[in-house]
Amino acid sequence: MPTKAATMPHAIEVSSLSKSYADGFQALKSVDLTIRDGEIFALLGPNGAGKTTLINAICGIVTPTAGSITVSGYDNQKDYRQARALIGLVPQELTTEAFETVWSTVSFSRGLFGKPRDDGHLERVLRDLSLWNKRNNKLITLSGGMKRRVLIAKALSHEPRILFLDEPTAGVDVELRRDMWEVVRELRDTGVTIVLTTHYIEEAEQMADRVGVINEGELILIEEKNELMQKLGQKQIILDLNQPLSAIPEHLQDDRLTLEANGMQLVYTYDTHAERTGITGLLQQLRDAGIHFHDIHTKQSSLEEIFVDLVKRNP
Ligand SMILES: Nc1ncnc2c1ncn2[C@@H]1O[C@H](COP(=O)(O)OP(=O)(O)OP(=O)(O)O)[C@@H](O)[C@H]1O
Repeated sequence: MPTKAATMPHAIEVSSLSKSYADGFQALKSVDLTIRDGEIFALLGPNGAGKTTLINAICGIVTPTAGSITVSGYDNQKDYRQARALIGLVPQELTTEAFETVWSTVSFSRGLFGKPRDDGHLERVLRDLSLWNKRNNKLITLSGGMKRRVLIAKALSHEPRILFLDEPTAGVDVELRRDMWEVVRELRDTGVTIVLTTHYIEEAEQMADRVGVINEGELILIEEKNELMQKLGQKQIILDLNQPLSAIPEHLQDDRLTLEANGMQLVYTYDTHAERTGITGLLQQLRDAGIHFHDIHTKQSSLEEIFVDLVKRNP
């Protein structure tokens, strides 16, 4: 009997998950994580943080030392087959069967999950990934980017409800990255839950509904992307001056104010959530000091800055 909960279960429920490898290295330290149905979740972390270990544990490739994992309510050890059938995994490594054709490798993958033949589904997948006209090519004749698309096609061959992409765009060019993002968004629109790991903060920023940051085996933060950016983000006001300044006038000196672009820009950094941003006062003081500007723009700190800051604070 599946251990399915009576209420609608979450796509993934990870609880108190730890993993120590045979050499004693502890790659995951009591990780708790819920992935909601239908979301795009980005797992960010530096090299060796434990991203792949976590994904592989969920997919049943790595055996946890402690803790539990359910996939749509199915325990990924007790109900392994049901849990695994719901998952598609696009691995980090480019391992493909060099002399197989695109079509046969993808249809073989579907067969592995005991799914009946469905050429229509495979055709749709290959067309969506712009691989249809390469379907009879041997994998060895494909470019690296195309091979990566084949890995995605394989992972989608058995119509999974949850797709894991481990560093999907590592080493691919900008165009292919955009295409992949597009494919991922389209999948999400069909209700597929997506979990991706990435070093590219830009990827998380563009794609994710929620972001988790993992560092040295610990999940140090899980947050809605927008809230994360708001909560931790600082904003800057950039004033383009009419006349360059050689220095900030004495009475205007403030840690938050810097002179940049060879004296042509004044940059004021403030916390969006501070009770008083000090903007009104600053503009008044500039006017009083006879400093005029011809343009004003704002800049919000990126997820990258937030991430670097977080990892630094949790060494
Ligand atoms: N089979 C193994 N035996 C021992 N240690 C391992 C094994 N596999 C991974 N590790 C270690 O566990 C830690 C986490 O590795 P993991 O591959 O999960 O990191 P990652 O966050 O995916 O890194 P990257 O971004 O570099 O892919 C690393 O220190 C790694 O060396």
